Amino acid sequence: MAGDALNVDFPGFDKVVSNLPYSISSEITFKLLRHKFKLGILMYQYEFAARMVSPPGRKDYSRLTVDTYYFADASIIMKVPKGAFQPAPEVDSAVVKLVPRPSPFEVRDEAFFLEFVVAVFSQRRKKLRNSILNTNSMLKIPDIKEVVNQLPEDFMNKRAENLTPEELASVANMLFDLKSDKPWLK
Ligand SMILES: C[S@@+](CC[C@H](N)C(=O)[O-])C[C@H]1O[C@@H](n2cnc3c(N)ncnc32)[C@H](O)[C@@H]1O
Repeated sequence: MAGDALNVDFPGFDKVVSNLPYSISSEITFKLLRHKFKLGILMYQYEFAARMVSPPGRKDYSRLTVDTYYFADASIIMKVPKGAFQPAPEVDSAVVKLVPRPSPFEVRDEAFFLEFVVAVFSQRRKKLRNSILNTNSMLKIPDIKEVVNQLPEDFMNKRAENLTPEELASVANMLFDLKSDKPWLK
C-alpha cells in the first residue's frame, strides 16, 4: 500500500503490524477499527495506548476507549521506554494488541451508537442528561426534553465517563428506538 494512510482505502489484510505515526494515532485507529482484520500489533505513544484500554471512571476513559472496546479486545502487551530508541524521543511508547471481535453488547444501530459516544464524550464532565440535551444537533432526537425525562434517572445523573460501554449502549438503544418511532416506554 502506498500513499496517505488516512486517504487511501485499506486493502484486504488479516494482520497489521505498525509503528504508527503518533500524530495521527486517533484518525488511523478509528479507521482501522472499522476495517475487517484479525490481529493488530501496533505501537503508540504510551498515553494514547492507556486511553485505549482504560476502565470506566478514569481520566483516560474516553470515546477512544468505548470505540475500541466496541470493535476489539485491546491490551497493552509491552511498554517501550523512550530510552529504547536512539536518539531517545520525548515520550514513552506501548505496543498494543488488537483482536477484532463482535461487540460484547447489543446495539440497535451501530452508526447511531458510535455518534452517541462522540456526542456524550464531547461533554464528558456534564451529566448525561445535559450532554444529550446539548448535543442533540448531532443526535437529532425529536422532543428531546421530554425524552430525557423518561430515560433512567440514575444514568441521566451520571457523567458519560462513569458509565460502562454497556450502559452507554443501553441509553443509545433507548434513544434510537424513540427516534425511530418505536417507543419502548409505552
Ligand atoms: C513512527 S514512523 C515508523 C517508521 C518505520 N515504519 C519504522 O518502524 O521505523 C511512522 C511512519 O509513518 C509515516 N507516516 C506519517 N503519516 C502518514 C500517513 N498519513 N500515511 C502513511 N504514512 C505516514 C511517517 O513518514 C513515518 O515513516
